[in-house]
Amino acid sequence: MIDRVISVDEPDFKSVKQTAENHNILHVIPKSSYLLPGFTDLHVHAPQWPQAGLALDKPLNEWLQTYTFPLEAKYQNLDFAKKSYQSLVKELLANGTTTVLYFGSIHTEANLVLAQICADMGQRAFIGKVAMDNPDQTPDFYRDNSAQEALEQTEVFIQRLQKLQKETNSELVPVITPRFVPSCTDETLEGLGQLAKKYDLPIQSHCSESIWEDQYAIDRFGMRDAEVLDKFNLLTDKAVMAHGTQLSDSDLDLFNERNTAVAHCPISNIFFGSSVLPVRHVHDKNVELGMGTDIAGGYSPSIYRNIQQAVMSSQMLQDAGTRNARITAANAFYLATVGGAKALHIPTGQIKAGYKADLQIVNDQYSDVMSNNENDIFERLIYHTTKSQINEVYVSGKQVINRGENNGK
Ligand SMILES: Nc1nc2[nH]cnc2c(=O)[nH]1
Repeated sequence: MIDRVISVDEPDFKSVKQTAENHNILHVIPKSSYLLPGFTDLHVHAPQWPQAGLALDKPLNEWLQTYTFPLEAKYQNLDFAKKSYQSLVKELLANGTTTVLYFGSIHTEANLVLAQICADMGQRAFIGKVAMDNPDQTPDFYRDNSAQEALEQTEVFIQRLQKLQKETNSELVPVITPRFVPSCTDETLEGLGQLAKKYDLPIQSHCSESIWEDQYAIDRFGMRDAEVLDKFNLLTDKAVMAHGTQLSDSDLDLFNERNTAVAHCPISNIFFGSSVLPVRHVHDKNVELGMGTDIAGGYSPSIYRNIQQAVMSSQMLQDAGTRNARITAANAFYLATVGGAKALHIPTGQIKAGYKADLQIVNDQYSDVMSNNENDIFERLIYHTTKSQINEVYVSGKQVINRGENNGK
């Protein structure tokens, strides 16, 4: 945890610094490097990493049925799972992402492989076994065989992950994960709502991501997507719903009443969202928002890229006639740090006493040729940082990435 933030003009600054030096624990970051909070990625489909950037010109349902479900089905093979998940977790950490809310696949064992890798590499991970059992909307080769199986396997996963968490003393949390309303039978949605309550767990799903998904809920239930999730007790103060580009004002009121958060996935929304999420409006409706890459509906593992896209998309929304839609880089940075942390109820995302020491040390490449006032440096870091400039990453004070350059110790 961060114990204290001390500035040079405080009376004991010198003595605190000297004590750290004497104990050989003083870490001086190089000139033109900055300490930023680690990011929270609020929406990642871990098994989709091998198709990041592929087939994004297809509509959502075709992309799911033709590309995504066949890929996710491969995670029955644990060697395949291990190789893919090792690559993904390493990549996310290298991009400054210290906490992730993951969708796994339907396979309990492969999801535990992901959990073990997060524990080994030191990433804080919220992981869900995906539940999807509706034969109308899922293929024979990739679905839970029945509601009973979906619920039993979810419960087995919860218990085994909690055991692994204790054994490894790591930061792993199981998450109730109905894929989305179309993929699940009523029985599964009902049972998952009950499991969330029984174990007091977070919930994740997709809500109102596309016009297609919205219409599906109306056709099947005569209700809006958000109302269906609420009917099954899946909108709670521990729930995070991805996308929400089609949420109406009454849906947002419901989210506000339930204290449910939205994971904004700006790159993915360009391909599948049918529109731009009006971030400022959602926030004005008192609904918490975090940032998600939505790998692989979003092609980039970088939260920086998603912050940039969130700002650009908001500008286009404003240009297309929505008043007061534009957000700043600082607003989008808030989503990736404070917003995500609030959605998951964890003290991270701020460099402040009492918060977790989730940190990234980032090098400003252009300090010698560009302006160096505080705001300009901040914006430059947001727009120009790639993983090559992220020299060190820490999760709960433990170093998880060290690129070995410019360490300045
Ligand atoms: N973007 C996205 N939307 C979904 N809706 C249901 N499943 C998915 C998925 O894997 N990705």
